[in-house]
Amino acid sequence: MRAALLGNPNAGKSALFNALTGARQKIANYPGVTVERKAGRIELPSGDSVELIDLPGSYSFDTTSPDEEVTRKVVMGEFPGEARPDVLILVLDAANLEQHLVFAQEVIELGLPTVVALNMVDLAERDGLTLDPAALSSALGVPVVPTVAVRRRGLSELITAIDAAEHRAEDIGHAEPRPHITLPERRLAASNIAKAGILSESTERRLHTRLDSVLLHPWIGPPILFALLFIIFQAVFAWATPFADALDTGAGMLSEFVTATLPEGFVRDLLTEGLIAGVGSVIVFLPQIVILFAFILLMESTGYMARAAFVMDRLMAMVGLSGRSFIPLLSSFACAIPGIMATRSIADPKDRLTTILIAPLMTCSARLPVYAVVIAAVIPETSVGPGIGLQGLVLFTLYVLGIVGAMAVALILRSTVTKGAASGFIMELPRYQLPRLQDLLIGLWQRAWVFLRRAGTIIFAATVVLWLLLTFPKAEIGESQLDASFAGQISAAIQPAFDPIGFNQEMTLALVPAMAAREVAVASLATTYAVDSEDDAETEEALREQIAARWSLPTALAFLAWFVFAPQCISTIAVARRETNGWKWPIVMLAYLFGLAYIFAGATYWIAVWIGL
Ligand SMILES: Nc1nc2c(ncn2[C@@H]2O[C@H](COP(=O)(O)OP(=O)(O)OP(=O)(O)O)[C@@H](O)[C@H]2O)c(=O)[nH]1
Ligand SMILES: [Mg+2]
Repeated sequence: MRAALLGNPNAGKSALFNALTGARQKIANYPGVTVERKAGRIELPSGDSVELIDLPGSYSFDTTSPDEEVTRKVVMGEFPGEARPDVLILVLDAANLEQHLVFAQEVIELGLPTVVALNMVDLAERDGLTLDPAALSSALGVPVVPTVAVRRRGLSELITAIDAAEHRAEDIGHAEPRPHITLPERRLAASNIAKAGILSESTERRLHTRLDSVLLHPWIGPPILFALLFIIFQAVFAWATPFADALDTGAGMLSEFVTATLPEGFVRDLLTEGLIAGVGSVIVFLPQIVILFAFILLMESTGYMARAAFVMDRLMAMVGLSGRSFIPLLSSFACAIPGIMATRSIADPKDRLTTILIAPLMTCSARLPVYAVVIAAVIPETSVGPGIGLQGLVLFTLYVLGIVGAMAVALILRSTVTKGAASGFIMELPRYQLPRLQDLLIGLWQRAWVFLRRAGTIIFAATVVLWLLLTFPKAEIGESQLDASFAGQISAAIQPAFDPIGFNQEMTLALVPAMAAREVAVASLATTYAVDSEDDAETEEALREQIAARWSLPTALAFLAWFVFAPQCISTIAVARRETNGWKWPIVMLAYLFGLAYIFAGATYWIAVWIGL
């Protein structure tokens, strides 16, 4: 049998799905997190097993956005290759009952066996609401089970109710077709049903209202947001440094150990120059990635992220985007792929396309290793004010450049190809919550694992291929290995295109495998320098030191500017193709991003040379 979880966005459907099936779907404290259907399995006490489906949140079956469309199709049995669910599990937010009861009426009227999970009763209690599930159940005509998904409360009762609903399934006939009910009528009904279900209500929401009046204030809100972002980028450098240094030292020691134990030759060189230098140079950025995500996860779980979207709404409106685009764009700071997928919650097709096209300009975490290694190499570790490090400031600036670039592009797109009026902001604000340590740790672990898995797969493979291309054919006496190698020949062929913007040959070479993933640029530089180094001691040096010794400041800055814009990630292009159903827009995206990267890198280089850096 099949059961589907549905309800308004941010009701806790995915949290419930995870609790019931043991899955680890992403949950976060803002609407629009789930944009696809996800299936899992639960066992009933009767021994039957149920296929449970987690669906994107929905406000209505009269849908316009692509994610709500998925929910409607699955529930109506129109989803290709999928039978209609036998039981619906309607998830309601107990603390926002009235809003959630609007869609609930549509669901219950379908006449399918339905069980209500009255979720977040803990928050309702915190807000001073006392609920009466029995009264709610008789008002709605379906069983109601109070739950707290994140604390696994009410799960067994819910399972029992699902089991019972299945058995009821057989004797439910087809519901009478209903006359069309208007939204105001539904709202009125929702209000009445909520009144029946709520026994008493006290006003303890005051603290949160006061917090909102500060954080959402048109003048105070934006500086708070920027200050917070600023602190994050300072922390990425300041806190990570000891850990990153320790990892660097570890890699150096490992390389020394391999050099001392293995006989000279192919295997030893592959290990030290390819794997330890190449892959190791990326892994040392794990602490920075973890710190960045710790902040992001904190902002997501407390409910601040949705406020940030609200604060940004005015700014976004100025460039013709809606606040709806904020969450997809924000997800793109982790990676443009989930970011582009999250645009499914944007109903307006032009709004959505614009957001897809600018998502790659948000600084994804794959750029962090590139930025961090170059900044650590060429920007001095000085402070420019009390507690403000220059390195963190430069990093912050690069992130801001990406955002400013994205806004500028959005403005241009919205007044040309994706012309149209910006739609208003319709996201509801989630409640403030204290983050749960366990969720935070799981989230961090998942992020770290994604990063390490990339290091072990794409980056590993690209590095080995590159090392082979760099090592063969062997150089004659007096000739440099880089020039003699296949890789050297390839980069020499494309070098003329990059001479005008100040790139050296190693940089040009790094751009080729970096198409697979941006971090590979770092691995590529490290491997190139390791192969190119004179002796073992130099091979073991950290990439940062090699760059510091070899690159001029204008060259290094040009490289940073390139990576702010360059679309170097095949997977992003592939996702853009899938989400826009064709090659037209991904090609537009590639062309404009490469164009911008080239222009900005060149401008940076020449301005830096001109002012004598
Ligand atoms: N306190 C409390 N928090 C909950 C409960 N259930 C879910 N949450 C939190 O509510 C937020 C939203 O949960 P999700 O499971 O992502 O919500 P969803 O319904 O899947 O949302 P969409 O995928 O956006 O439709 C998360 O921050 C959860 O940790 C609950 O019973 N009590
Ligand atoms: Mg969800």
